[in-house]
Amino acid sequence: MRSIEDDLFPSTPGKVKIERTNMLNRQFYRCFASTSTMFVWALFLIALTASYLSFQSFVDPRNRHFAASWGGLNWEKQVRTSAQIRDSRHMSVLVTGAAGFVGSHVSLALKKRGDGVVGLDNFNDYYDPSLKRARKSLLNENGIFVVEGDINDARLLSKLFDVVAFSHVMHLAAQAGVRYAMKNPASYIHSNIAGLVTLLETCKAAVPQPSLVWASSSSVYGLNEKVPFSESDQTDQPASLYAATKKSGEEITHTYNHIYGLSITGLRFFTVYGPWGRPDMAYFSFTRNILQGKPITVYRGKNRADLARDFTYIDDIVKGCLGSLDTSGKSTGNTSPVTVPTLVSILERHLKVKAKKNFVDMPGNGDVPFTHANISLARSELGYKPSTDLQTGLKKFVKWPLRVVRHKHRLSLVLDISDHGGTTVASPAAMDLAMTQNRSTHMTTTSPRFKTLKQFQHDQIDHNKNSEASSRSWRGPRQSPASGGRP
Ligand SMILES: O=C(O)[C@H]1O[C@H](OP(=O)(O)OP(=O)(O)OC[C@H]2O[C@@H](n3ccc(=O)[nH]c3=O)[C@H](O)[C@@H]2O)[C@H](O)[C@@H](O)[C@@H]1O
Repeated sequence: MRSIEDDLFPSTPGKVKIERTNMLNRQFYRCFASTSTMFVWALFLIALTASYLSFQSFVDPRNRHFAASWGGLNWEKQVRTSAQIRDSRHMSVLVTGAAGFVGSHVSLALKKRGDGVVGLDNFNDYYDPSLKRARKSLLNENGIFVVEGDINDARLLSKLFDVVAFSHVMHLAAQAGVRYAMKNPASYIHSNIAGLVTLLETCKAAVPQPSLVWASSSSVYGLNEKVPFSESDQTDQPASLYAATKKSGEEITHTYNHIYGLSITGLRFFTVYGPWGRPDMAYFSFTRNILQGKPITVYRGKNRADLARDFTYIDDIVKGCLGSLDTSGKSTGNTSPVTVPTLVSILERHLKVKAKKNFVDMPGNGDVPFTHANISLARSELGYKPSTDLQTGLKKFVKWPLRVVRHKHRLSLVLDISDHGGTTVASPAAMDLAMTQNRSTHMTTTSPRFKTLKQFQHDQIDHNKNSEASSRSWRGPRQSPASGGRP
């Protein structure tokens, strides 16, 4: 494998992006003539709509900033091949920002040691994309497929997780650079906040949930004066929007760990430099200008004090990233209590049916207000590591009839347990499939042998009211004697 350190890094001048018009700051003047007033109001409405759409473009994860081409059998094959691991001891990693400076180095290092790697990058033009294309070629030569797409594209992310059950995500895609935030603040919200949340939502829903390692920044220490900076220091005084978005990312990832049990490790990188680096960074642009005999601008602080950075060489950062992936805990899922209304809303989402909720005071019948297990002893003594979160578990529960049928009857996708005295129950998804598969047969939603869970629940309520044995009651699948027979 060719080492990227062996390659010369190309000289690629940075680009300056055109500043976005801030529609919200537009002013309009009051007009007294009636037609003119209407005209001005119409203009105002158009401006308001445009402002809204412009705002949505960085908060709405479904909005794409560019047309990406992905999908298809050949594309899926490339993704799968790239994700192949050398043997079962290795991990399959989705690397976001793979065509970036740190992303390309980390991808190559992972691949070299036998891990499966799939890259994702939007190839934006914050700096010359030809450098990113050159890095991509290098990755391709080393068997790494880089998908061209944005972390805000929820459909693409979910497709990637459908094709490959990634065990890890190395999240390095971001809008980098401290000073550029003055020129293009929206790009920081788009990538570092909206994109991060879209990625976390995908990881949360994935089965199994991957462990995530991501790049925060030394800039979160902001105006901190205590040196050296350490993890326990305060980070509530960011000095730039970039720093503020990275700090927000730290808070956002905390909540995804807390609520959904996602294993997340944030790394605060300190001014990373090296071959294949970013042309917008000082060491790079200084080198270029010095070679071209051009002057360089060296900033100074208060009282002409020299500025200083704890510069970190790329190889050390790569070691840190790989070490973090290797030692990252497994996503544990349900380590936090979930409120009962949340349980209901998850069920509603999976069943695609709205529950009729009656909220009443808790009866004094022995119920307790909450439970929350401390599983640390079970973890250390038994190696117990629950890995299914409630979202995933309920999804599996709701799809249960469909799975059983797949196992028993390959051609029919609906569970038929009528020969055990029960009534067939099908989840809405199973019903859709049953209708598709059996369009020309007698099977329809009105057939008495096929019910959705919703219909089944209604029947159960009626059945319980009558409190008598009913031939329509559902007994569930056959149980082994050891498990106690009927549920
Ligand atoms: O540590 C980090 O987290 C951050 O490190 C760098 O940010 P920065 O340290 O500002 O790196 P440079 O842009 O290369 O600047 C290095 C130093 O050179 C100075 N500089 C920069 C540009 C210039 O023309 N002149 C100049 O003196 C800067 O003020 C700074 O003190 C990266 O650009 C960020 O993306 C990263 O997140």
